[in-house]
This record gives sequence, C-alpha cells and structure tokens, in this order.
Amino acid sequence: MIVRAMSSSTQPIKTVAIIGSGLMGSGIAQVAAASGHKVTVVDQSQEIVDKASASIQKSLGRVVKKKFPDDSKAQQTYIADVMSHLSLQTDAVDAVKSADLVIEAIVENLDVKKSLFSSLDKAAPPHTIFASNTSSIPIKDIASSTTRLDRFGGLHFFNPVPVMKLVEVIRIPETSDETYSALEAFGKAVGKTTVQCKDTPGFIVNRLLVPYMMEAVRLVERGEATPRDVDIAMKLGAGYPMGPFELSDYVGLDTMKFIIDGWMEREPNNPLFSKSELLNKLVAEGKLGVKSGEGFYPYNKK
Ligand SMILES: C[C@H](O)CC(=O)SCCNC(=O)CCNC(=O)[C@H](O)C(C)(C)COP(=O)(O)OP(=O)(O)OC[C@H]1O[C@@H](n2cnc3c(N)ncnc32)[C@H](O)[C@@H]1OP(=O)(O)O
Ligand SMILES: NC(=O)c1ccc[n+]([C@@H]2O[C@H](COP(=O)([O-])OP(=O)(O)OC[C@H]3O[C@@H](n4cnc5c(N)ncnc54)[C@H](O)[C@@H]3O)[C@@H](O)[C@H]2O)c1
Repeated sequence: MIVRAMSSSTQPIKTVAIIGSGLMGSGIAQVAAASGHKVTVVDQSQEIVDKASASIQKSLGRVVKKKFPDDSKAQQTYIADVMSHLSLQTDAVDAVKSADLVIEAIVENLDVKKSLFSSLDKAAPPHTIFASNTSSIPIKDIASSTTRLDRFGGLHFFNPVPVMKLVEVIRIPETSDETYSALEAFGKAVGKTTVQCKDTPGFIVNRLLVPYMMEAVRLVERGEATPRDVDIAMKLGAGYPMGPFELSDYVGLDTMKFIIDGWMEREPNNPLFSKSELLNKLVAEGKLGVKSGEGFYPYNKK
C-alpha cells in the first residue's frame, strides 16, 4: 500500500526533489521512491548522480534479499518498480519546479545551503515545502535565505537511511502547523518513526552522539587507548552496533568536523564542542572515512 504525506495546502505530497545525492540524499531518495513518491535527485555532475543511482540499486539489492528471499523475479520487479519512481539530474532549479517537497542533503555548510535555497525559493511553486537534512546547523539560519519561513522545517534522517528507523522533525517558530504535519506525515509515509525537536544544536540524537564521538577522539589523543580498543570496548561493553571510530568513519570525518566547528563557533566556551587536532589532520589529508577509502581505518576503495 502506498502511504503519502500531505503538503501544506493539504494536497498529498506526491513529488519530492532531493538536492544532494551523497550518503544521505541517495538513502532518502531510495525510501521516498520505495514508498511511491515521484522523486528527482539532483547533484553537481552526471558522474556523481550515476554513482548515486548505482548505490541506490546496490542498497535495494540488500532490501530485496530480505523482502523476497529465493525469488529473484520478484526481487528484479521490485527494484525496477522503485527505480521507475526515480530520476536523477544536475539542474536543481528545474527539479523543484514541480516538487511538493524539497529535501536538501548537500554539504554541511551554511553559506552553501543558503545560496542553494535562495535560488530554489524563486523557482519552486508557492505550495512547495522546503526541508533541510542538516546535522547541526540551525534550521532558522538556513530558512532565512527564503521567503517561505512558514513552509520550512528540518527533516533529519540517519545513516544508513534504509535501515535507521528514525526521523527528527524540526520546526522553527514560523513553521506552520500544516507544514509541520506534512513533514511528520512524510516521515511516517517513508516508514520511519518521527520525533519532534526544537531548533537546537544537534537536535536530540546528534547533541548526545557527537560529543560522545568527539570525546572518544580526545581519549585517543590523550594516549589512553587505541581506536580499535575503544571501538571493541563500546561494542562489547556498551552494546553499540559500531564503536565511535567506526561510526565517525561511517558518518564522514568532514561532516563530523563541520558539525563540531559550527558548534564551537556558536559556543566557544563549551568544552563538549572543543576541536580535535587528530580529526582536523585526517580531514586535511582527505581521509574522510569510508566514502574516501580511509579515515581512522583504511577501507577498500570501490
Ligand atoms: C551525523 C548524522 O547527522 C546523524 C547520523 O546519521 S549518526 C549515525 C547513525 N547511525 C548509526 O549509529 C549506525 C550504527 N550502525 C548500525 O546500526 C549497524 O552497524 C549497520 C546497520 C550500519 C550495519 O549493521 P551490521 O549488522 O553491522 O551489518 P550488516 O549485516 O551488513 O547490516 C545489517 C542489516 O542492515 C542492512 N543494511 C545495511 N546497510 C544497508 C543499506 N545501505 N541499504 C539497505 N540495507 C542495508 C543489511 O542488509 C542487513 O540486513 P539483514 O539484517 O536483513 O541481513
Ligand atoms: N553522513 C551522515 O551520517 C549524515 C546523517 C544525517 C544528516 N547528514 C547531513 O546531510 C547532509 C549531507 O550529508 P552526506 O553525508 O550525504 O554528505 P555527502 O558528502 O555524502 O554528500 C553531499 C552531496 O551534496 C552534493 N552537493 C554539494 N553542494 C551541492 C549543490 N550546491 N547542489 C547539489 N549538490 C551538491 C555533493 O556533490 C555530494 O554528492 C549534510 O548536511 C549532513 O550534515 C549527514
């Protein structure tokens, strides 16, 4: 059964434009298409969107193995059906012209996000709702680049999107009740549990998770344990599915650095937000984690 969210004008959200086709954008596109929405995914080059298409198909391959075990025909039909709801392109302005909902999942940088939303605001129809998947930037700061504050909110998904069951729905004071309801309904329509949070640094999950991950890095910097032993300890001693170094590599060390730098700028005296030389060094060397082939650990380059 296809469950669709409602847009702020109480029309069902049928079409979704997702800007950014990296780790998060491709995952959000997958779950939105799988729940029957018409999805357009945008990134900066054809090469990047081709890579995203391949990664969505690979991820769907994992989904169908569970959904239709031992039925390769049903697996192929399902993948083809989901992919038929998806198109990938490089023109964001064109993509938002027919979108009921725009979800931004580009680099964690306020100026870049504002510049994108400012141009999309002029191109999207009046009813279109805008949402950011930012990990750490205040939604109100991003929304200030548009004229649709009442139709703006945060939709914070988790990595890997097809597996993680939560979406945080964030409202700013101007977000209308209709917009909030539509965002919440969209989260549910793509199969997630939603929680509400005010527009505070890191919302709920990252406000607790990122200081923990950064403290693990500082523990290693102080020479108290190796990353490997910290990871083993937190998995076996605290029941986490990944240790903090594995998780940092999975999230992306550039994203981690953007998050902590942004918070430190806002609250320079908060020791939970203090920077790490080790993290900065790895990012400067291009060691961004799984996506670049190396972070705290080496990975097989794909
Ligand atoms: C910073 C941001 O703002 C916020 C964030 O996102 S913070 C990060 C939040 N994410 C986490 O904390 C992730 C923690 N890690 C985990 O939960 C697990 O390690 C994991 C789900 C990533 C992988 O699980 P693990 O058991 O180690 O590996 P694996 O067996 O390959 O995968 C488990 C299941 O998920 C599925 N899966 C994993 N990745 C998938 C993907 N990208 N697409 C589809 N399915 C996937 C697998 O097929 C498998 O399904 P099965 O159990 O039916 O066989
Ligand atoms: N990585 C995570 O675990 C995670 C989890 C939740 C939220 N987020 C947030 O989601 C957003 C995306 O993170 P990600 O991990 O997917 O990053 P990523 O680096 O994997 O992907 C970002 C993509 O955005 C594209 N991009 C950059 N500027 C663009 C523009 N102007 N127009 C179109 N595309 C553009 C890049 O080419 C890249 O493909 C960030 O705001 C991040 O903080 C990340």
